[in-house]
Amino acid sequence: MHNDAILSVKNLEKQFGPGCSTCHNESTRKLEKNYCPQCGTVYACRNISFNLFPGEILGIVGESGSGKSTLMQCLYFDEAATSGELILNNQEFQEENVLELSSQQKRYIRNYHFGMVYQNPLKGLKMDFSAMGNIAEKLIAAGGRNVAEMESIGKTLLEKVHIPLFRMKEEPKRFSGGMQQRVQIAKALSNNPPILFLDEVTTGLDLSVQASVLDLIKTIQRELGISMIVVSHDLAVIRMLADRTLVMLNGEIIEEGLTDQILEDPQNPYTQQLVYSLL
Ligand SMILES: Nc1ncnc2c1ncn2[C@@H]1O[C@H](COP(=O)(O)OP(=O)(O)OP(=O)(O)O)[C@@H](O)[C@H]1O
Repeated sequence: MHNDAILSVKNLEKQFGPGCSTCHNESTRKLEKNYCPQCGTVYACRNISFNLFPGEILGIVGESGSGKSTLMQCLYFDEAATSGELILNNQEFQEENVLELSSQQKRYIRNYHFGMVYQNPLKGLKMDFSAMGNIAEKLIAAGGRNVAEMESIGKTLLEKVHIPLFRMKEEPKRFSGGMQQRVQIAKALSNNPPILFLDEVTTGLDLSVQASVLDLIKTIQRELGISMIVVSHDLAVIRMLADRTLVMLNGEIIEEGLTDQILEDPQNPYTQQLVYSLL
């Protein structure tokens, strides 16, 4: 692990399907696309390695199917990685590969160290709980027991994400898409995580709502100094948020660097295409 990194990923692989003699004998690196033409096994993440540093926003950009969401789901333990390492710079876990921990220990990491905002609010929110109830759920999972204290934290967070407090007892299914994403962000922040994952959080929202959610994310990052990994197919979103960017194609990282550098001087032909499409 890089000494200064808060999270390190080494050689992470995720395949869907058992593989066959063709793709087992051939290195999956040599596959032109991310699947084996013989048996159809999908190699969604191939040899992924990177570091996340304290207080930075790391962007992951790539076209649909390039493996971004699968990568994030492996990091948040929604999917089991096929192989590879995830190391957290945390005294509790030392240099342990947390991908190999028990499901109970992984739940503990999710509850205390990670926050996640999904593209689909249905995945991140309980639509039958109130906005406040959703935050309480996460706080209780992270050991919260004092109701007055949880309510006070909930109010502060809902105010931070601009949900009017007179609506805090309402169920998010009655909220607009932008409001639902803001409640998800409040919920994801409630356990004070050092690391926040955001997966396509503005996709499907109106442009003006997108802008306000992106602005909110940026403000929260500045105020709380937490590290974030932001996945998007949209380079404009990455340009607005990310300090550093990884570009994925067919399950592999094909380019990485400071976002400004990638935007000004893209090296890979695919990245060049992405950047030029912004002009
Ligand atoms: N449960 C699954 N079973 C089989 N293949 C899957 C599964 N989940 C994802 N894949 C495949 O893995 C590859 C990467 O998908 P992934 O959703 O990670 O891409 P993405 O870059 O996030 O794209 P999108 O933004 O459209 O979701 C795709 O080829 C996809 O079909």
